[in-house]
Order: sequence, then structure tokens, then C-alpha cells
Amino acid sequence: MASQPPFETNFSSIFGSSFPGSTSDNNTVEPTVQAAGIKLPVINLSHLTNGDEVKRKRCVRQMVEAAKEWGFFQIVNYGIPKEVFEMMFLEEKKLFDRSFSEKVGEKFSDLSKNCYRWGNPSATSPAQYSLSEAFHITLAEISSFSYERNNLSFLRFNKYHPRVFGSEVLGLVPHTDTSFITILFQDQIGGLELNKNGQWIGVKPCSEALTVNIGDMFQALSNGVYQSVRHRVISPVNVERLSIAFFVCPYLETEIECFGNPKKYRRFSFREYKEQNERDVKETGDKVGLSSHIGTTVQGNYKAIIGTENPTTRRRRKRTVGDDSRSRFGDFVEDHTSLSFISSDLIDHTNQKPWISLSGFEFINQMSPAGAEASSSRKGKGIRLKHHRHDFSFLSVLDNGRIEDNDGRGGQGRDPVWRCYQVDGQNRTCS
Ligand SMILES: O=C(O)CCC(=O)C(=O)O
Ligand SMILES: [Fe+2]
Repeated sequence: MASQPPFETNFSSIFGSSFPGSTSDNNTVEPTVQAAGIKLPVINLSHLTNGDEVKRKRCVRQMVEAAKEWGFFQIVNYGIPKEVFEMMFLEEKKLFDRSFSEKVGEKFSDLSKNCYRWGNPSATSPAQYSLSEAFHITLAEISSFSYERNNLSFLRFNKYHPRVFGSEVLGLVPHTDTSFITILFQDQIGGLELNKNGQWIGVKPCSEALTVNIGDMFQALSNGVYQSVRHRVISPVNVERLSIAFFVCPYLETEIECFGNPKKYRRFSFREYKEQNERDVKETGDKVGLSSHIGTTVQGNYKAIIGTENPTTRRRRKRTVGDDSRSRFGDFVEDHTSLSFISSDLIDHTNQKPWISLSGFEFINQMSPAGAEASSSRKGKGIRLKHHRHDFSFLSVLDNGRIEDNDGRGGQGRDPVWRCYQVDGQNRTCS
């Protein structure tokens, strides 16, 4: 029975006659700038443990520099015998050599049903198609690690097929790894490329080395100091290519909070991140990744004037909220999706028209108070700053659920002054 997945049939049913020859942006693979490939920094990992403090520090420094510069580096002398990898490759070959119907079958080699992927079910253009198959095996599925039930770290066996559709189709589409770090073992065929400053650069395989790359969780935890770099795999010509990647992941409920201030990303759980990615891939064919978890730090001197207006006389009752008066009138409450000002004092008179004027807020991390969202679902009293993906909505949500100042301009027709504010000496972070 044939082991090869029916790429060609699958491919033409997705793209029909529009491929090859289509020229739309979605359909073109970005060219490789340096196909001959660069040699990533090679780090001798034995220096970490051989007792020489000077060498250990230098080794750490080399890793830090390489991770900052490339998001990738190679390691040698990591303490795993070569034979282990040779055996793994042999087993990997056997696994992929099983018949295709067996591989897609309900239950295969004691592995879970969803561990096998081939092609790309959500591809809508050639550039989104991956001409490869992969087994995804969590540590919990490997019997000797079965006590690690909640450990989400996993191995991925990748097999790249020789190109059949020309260079328009990739072996693996551009992506960042969701992991904390990824450790890759590959054969000598090559094809891995990383994106540096918008350009695709080939990575030369090195027979003795494992390739390590920074994943999204490391980027978030390091507050963006280390980048989870986009990478892809070019389909090999006339040969197959094998690789094995180990993705080191946190537990599902681990909360990721970045170090340093201002915080670039809001706090989130690994579960939340994975679920968001799954939704994004379903909706858009790609994951939005960390950019949908950008947090915003608000600091400085803020002021909110809150009050009620008598609809007949148009007389306004004012309350100033901010700095020292904050505690008298309410407080800012943060949750994962908004920063709200809640005031118990805001509106007691149901026949009065409530209003809010805001000034003195600055959002750090390039957010601007753009495009307010009208929402009448919120019944509480107060103002609300709502982060919706890349936009900041500046809402004032009143106790009747009506939106009064939805662009942050304030009740007096003034543009707001977006300056820093600080509360109790702490930076307030919201998203
Ligand atoms: O096979 C490779 O070189 C890279 C694999 C990879 O990026 C992945 O599995 O996420
Ligand atoms: Fe990857």
C-alpha cells in the first residue's frame, strides 16, 4: 500500500485550474535572498557544565547574543550520543513508510487520533500549502513519560516530499513556534529558512549540531528581548527530507507574564494563547500570534471628570476622578480585556444625563485610542478602555448602557491630552 499522501489530488481539488499561473499576492511565495545559506552561531554546550566559570559565562553570552540577533542558534556537545538520533531517524522512516490509510486511521501505533497531519487542510492558496506530513507526539503519549500527563511539550516528526508543484509550494509554511523553545534535529538536505529584517535566509545544516530557536512563549516572557522568528521550509528537489523537532512548552494553565516594564504583552495563560491561535488559524488560515496579546501600560497623571447633567436646565454636577480623589469616587479595575473605571458615586439620579470627560492618559506600546466600539452589554457605571485586537477603544459606558464619549474627546469638546499617569506609584497595565 502506498505510503505517500495524495498531495496532488488534494492540491488540485483545493486550487483547481487557478494554479499554477496565478499571480495574486496570496499565491506567491516570497523569494529566498540567501539560498546558499548562513551558518548560524555554533555554541559548545559542554562549557555550561564543565566547571570553568569563564567559559560558562562566555557560553551564556554567546547564546544571549545569538538569540537576540537571530532568534536561532546551533548547539554542539549537548551530551546526547549520535546513535540516539540515528535510531530516531530510522524509527521516523519506518513510521512514515506505513501505508497512508494506516497513518490517517482511527488509531495508529498507540498514538492519538489527531497526531498526524499532511498537506494543509486550511490552505486557500498555493503559498499556504505545506508539502509535508508530520506526526505530533506529546510527552504524555510516550509511555515512559506518561506521568507527565499535563506536560504539553511534544515531538514533531516532519517528512518533506520532493517538490512536485515547482518552487511555488513550500515544505512548511512560514510560522513562529508557539513553544518556549524548539530544538531541531535535521538531516543534511537543508531547506530551513528564517526571516531576518523581512528577508528569507537559508540555514545551512551542520551534521553535529542541533538547531535551537526561540518560541512565542520565550518572546512574551522576555518582554520581546528575544524574538520568536518566523521560519519556513523549502521543499527539497528530488529527495526527501526528515527532521525531528522538540517543542518545549509550558503547562496548559501556566500564566505567562513578561519581565520588565513597561510590559509589552498582557498576562495570559498558555491555554488562552493556544485557543486563540486555533481560532485564528480556522478563521484566517494563519495565527495572529503574540500581536493579539499586546498589553498596554498606562501611566502618568490622569484625570476623569464625571458628572450628571440635568436634561432641562443642562446644569452639570461634576466629580473629578484621578490622583488623590480616585479613592473617593471609585477605582480603575483591570481584567484581561479592559481597564474600567467603576464609580459608585457616578449616577444616582435616574433622570439625570450622565457624562464623562477624560484627559491625561497615555498608552505605551504604540496603541492609540482608535475606533470606539459601541457596546450596550455593559451595565456597570463607569468608563471603559477596551482593547480589541490591535485597536484601543475608548468607551465611556454609563449606567444605562449608553455610550457617551466614545472617542475619548471629553464632554467639553476638547481633544484629550494623552499624557502619562501613574496610580499609587504603579504602572497600570491593561489590554
Ligand atoms: O523541519 C524543519 O527544519 C523545521 C520544522 C519546523 O519549523 C516545525 O516543525 O515547526
Ligand atoms: Fe517551526
